Order: sequence, then structure tokens, then C-alpha cells
Amino acid sequence: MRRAYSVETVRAAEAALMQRLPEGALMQRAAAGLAVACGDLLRRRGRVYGSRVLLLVGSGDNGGDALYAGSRLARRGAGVRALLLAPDRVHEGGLAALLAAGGQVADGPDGLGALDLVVDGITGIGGRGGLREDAAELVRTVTRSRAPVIAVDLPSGVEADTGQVQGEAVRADATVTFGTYKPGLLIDPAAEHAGALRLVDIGLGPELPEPPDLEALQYADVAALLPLPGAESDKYRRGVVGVVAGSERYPGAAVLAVAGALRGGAGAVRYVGPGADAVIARFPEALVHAGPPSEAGRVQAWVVGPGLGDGGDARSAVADVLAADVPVLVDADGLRLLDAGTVRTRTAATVLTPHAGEAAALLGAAREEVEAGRLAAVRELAARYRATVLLKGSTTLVAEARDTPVRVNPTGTSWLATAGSGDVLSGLTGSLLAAGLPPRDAASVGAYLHGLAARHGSHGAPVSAQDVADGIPAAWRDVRQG
Ligand SMILES: NC(=O)C1=CN([C@@H]2O[C@H](COP(=O)(O)OP(=O)(O)OC[C@H]3O[C@@H](n4cnc5c(N)ncnc54)[C@H](OP(=O)(O)O)[C@@H]3O)[C@@H](O)[C@H]2O)[C@@H](O)CC1
Ligand SMILES: Nc1ncnc2c1ncn2[C@@H]1O[C@H](COP(=O)(O)OP(=O)(O)O)[C@@H](O)[C@H]1O
Ligand SMILES: [K+]
Repeated sequence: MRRAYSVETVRAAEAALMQRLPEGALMQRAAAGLAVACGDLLRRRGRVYGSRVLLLVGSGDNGGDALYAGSRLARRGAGVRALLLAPDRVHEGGLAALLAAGGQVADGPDGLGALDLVVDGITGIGGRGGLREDAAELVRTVTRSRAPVIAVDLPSGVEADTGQVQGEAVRADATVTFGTYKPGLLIDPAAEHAGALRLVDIGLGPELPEPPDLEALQYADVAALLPLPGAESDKYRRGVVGVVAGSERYPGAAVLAVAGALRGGAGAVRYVGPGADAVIARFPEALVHAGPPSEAGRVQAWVVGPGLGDGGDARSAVADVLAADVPVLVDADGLRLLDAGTVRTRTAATVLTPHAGEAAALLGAAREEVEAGRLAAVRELAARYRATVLLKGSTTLVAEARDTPVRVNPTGTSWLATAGSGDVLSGLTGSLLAAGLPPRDAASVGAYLHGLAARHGSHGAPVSAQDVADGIPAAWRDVRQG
């Protein structure tokens, strides 16, 4: 599991650790790890000796890290210059170390085009709000130069706790972060600025509390959660997932949701709605029913909403499903038709799977607000609806109404931005719910497999939603083989 902690928690853990260590020890650990990462990048481009490195140095400890790492590179023969944003408040020990190693202070950002590396030490966890104009102007110049950039702890200008970016922010090829990941490194739009992530162990682990603020499942975590049939399993014990999706206008949504559900681990898929002919034509193994969902027979979890339209039948189908005392996943049109009071008072689990536009409608906010502040939005939705919420998009997040860590999906790919792929995800996740996974696990495992499936289907080329559904078995195998 990858874990991320808020700045407040990181600071408290660092304070506790520092009490047991000589002064400056943590910064030396951080700088040593940073210098190794910089050396690796320089070696990939040539060699460290004789390379040209520019440090962007802010007035805090983030700048101190950059200066000490720069001094290590200078001792290995790199030509290191430091551009000081606030010369009168620079980290004195760091600057002295750089100068003693043969580094220099730069007059300005000249010669950027000829650089082998820029080290961004403007702000780390002490950055507040958007970058000030002098820093923002420097960042614009560096971005235009296309010089390779390594960010120290965080790309300057991104918000560590939320992943928000106000105004200008560094775009790094890699970010070397210390002690633990910060939420902003894993959540867009900030995550997009961070490039490849490298975590440097500075001994913080034992000081960090449980649970983290944010977590990302990895292969082994997903493998441990996948529902596998036992020797005594039958189709009912494996779980039956009911799918209420599609309409005369959108029969394809029914097919795609069923396609996802058939690959999610449930023992049977029961389809209810007007798309039965299309479903059976494509998937003869599906069970179909034409009446209301409550009369369809045994179901351990429902999926309701993809392509449902908004007619009276659709509304009553959503109400019918929400009245059942089993887990229910509500997606797409179902999100517009649900009764908030009913969702809040359900005793069985409810999983809502909005994209940013649907989340905005549920919150009464603007779509841009949700996209800029995904973490706050998903937490707020989960609390307001007392539901598990999977917020789709460039970073998919899963939050619960209970105070558990928000999960961030690491497998997403923008190839998933294709019509109908959300229908596949809702079927897949509903199937995992029917197979018995708790709602947060079902949602985060569903998103994980869905992202991997798209990568399998894509290999750098566009995928259709059907390709994503067809890629799910390969994603399972991938996860099980580690
Ligand atoms: N603690 C530890 O044990 C360890 C910490 N470590 C390192 O320390 C970092 C934290 O250092 P930190 O606390 O000094 O804050 P930091 O990120 O340098 O930023 C503060 C400076 O930025 C400035 N500034 C703020 N907002 C700004 C803006 N919008 N635009 C422009 N400037 C802005 C602000 O200026 P001021 O407001 O004071 O004028 C202040 O001078 C951490 O990320 C890690 O790299 C590691 O060595 C491991 C051990
Ligand atoms: N830029 C992106 N990067 C990664 N994943 C994305 C991106 N845009 C959309 N997705 C994913 O694609 C799927 C789209 O679902 P949805 O918006 O419901 O579309 P549809 O209704 O057409 O099925 C979701 O799983 C979402 O997380
Ligand atoms: K930085």
C-alpha cells in the first residue's frame, strides 16, 4: 500500500524524530537521497562530472535540501549554480556547503537551454497558496526552456494536502519526496506536475500514525482482496449481481454494464430492463427479467443507472432498487434520479460513482470546482450522502462516510476517457460487491482492474469500452501473478 500523509502529520512526525537525532541530520538524509536521484538522471543523460546544474533556491528548508544536494553533486565534478530567490534569507549552512564544494551563486536564469538539470527547491511542504510572482515568472522561464527538472519534496506551486494547483507550478520530470508521500503527489492536477515519484527514507516511518490520510492499493493489496471461488462454491455463493441499465435509447449501456459484471467475480449476472434482447444476443449466459427489479429474484448487490434515461420507469426502478436491503451501486442517470433522503437512511451499503459533472450536480457546485479540488469533493459527497463515493476522472478517488483513508487509484489512464467505459466500471464494481467485498474495497479494486484492463487493451492505441471489458480477465491474471 502506498500511503500519503498531510503536512500537519508530517511536521509532527518530523518533530518527534528530530528530537532523537543530531541537528541537521534529517536534512542531510534528505539531501543525500536527492543527490543520488539527481546523479542517476545526469548519468542517464551522460555523466555527473562536467554536467551543468541549476538550483532554484527558496528561503526555506526546501532550498536547504537543494543546496546540500548541489554541494554533493559539485564534489563529484558537476558545475552547480544556485539561483537564490531571497538571498538575505537563504539557508546559510546549505549555501556555505555549496560554495565550499566549488558551486557558485547564479545572477539570473541565463543559459537555461544548455542545462542538464534544474533542481526545484523553491517551496516544499511550507508553500502556501499560489507561487508569488517572482517565483512564478522563474517557473515559466524554466518550463519554456524544457530543461529536465527534479522537484525537491513537491513541485513548487502545488498544494501538498489537496492536490490543487493555483496558478503557476513547476512541471517536474521526477519528484524526490522525503519520509512519506503527500496527498498532492498522488492527486491531479498536482500529481500531473510531479512526474516519476521517488520516496527517500529518512527514518520517518515509525513516527507516522495509523491510518494515513490517503492510500493507494498496489498489486499485492488487490491480489489479497480479489474474490476467488472456493471448493464448495456455487453460483449463488459466489454472488448474483443485478444490473438495471439501458433504455430504448441507450441499449448499449446495458450490454457494457453486463460485460463488466460478468468479469467481476460474481457467480451470475441478472439483467433487468428494456435491453434484454441486446444483452442476450451478446451474452447468452446472462439471466434477464422484464418486470420491476424487486421481482427479479435473488440478488446480492445491484447496479442501477447506466443509460437508464430519465422516464418514469427509470425513476421507479431506482427507487425499487434503493429499497432493497443489499448493497447498491448508483451510476450515471441513477445519480440524477435518486432520492437523497433514501440513500442517507439505507442500512445496506450504497456506492455512488459520479464523474466530475455528476458530482458537481450532487453537491450543487461547479464542475471546475470539483476537478480542482477532488479530495474535498469526494469527502464531502461521502459525508452528505452517507455513502461510499467513487469519483471518476483523471485521478479516481474513493471515500467513505466513515473517517477511513481516501483511496486513490494508481492504474488510471486517459485512454479510459471513452464513451461507455464508465458503464463497464459500474458493472465490474457491482459484481465485486455481490461477491462480498466491502464497498470501499469493491470500489477501489474495481477502479484498479478497470485501469489495468484499459492499459491491456490499449498498448498506446485508442480503446473502446468493449475492449476495456475484454481486458478485465488479463488484468485479474496480472494482479494474481504479481
Ligand atoms: N522538517 C524537516 O525535518 C525536514 C524538512 N525537509 C525539507 O524542508 C521542507 C520544508 O521546509 P520549510 O518548512 O522551511 O518550508 P519550505 O517548503 O521551504 O517553504 C517555505 C518557504 O517558502 C516561502 N513560500 C511560502 N509560500 C510561498 C509562495 N506561495 N510563493 C513563494 N514562496 C513561498 C516561504 O517564504 P515566507 O512566507 O517565509 O516569506 C518560506 O521561506 C520540506 O518540504 C523538505 O524539503 C527535509 O530536509 C527533511 C527534513
Ligand atoms: N483523463 C482521464 N484519465 C484517466 N481516466 C479517465 C479520464 N477521463 C475519464 N476517465 C475514466 O473513464 C471512465 C469514464 O466514465 P464515465 O465518465 O462514466 O463515462 P461514460 O458515461 O461514457 O461511461 C471513468 O472510469 C473515468 O475514471
Ligand atoms: K520544490
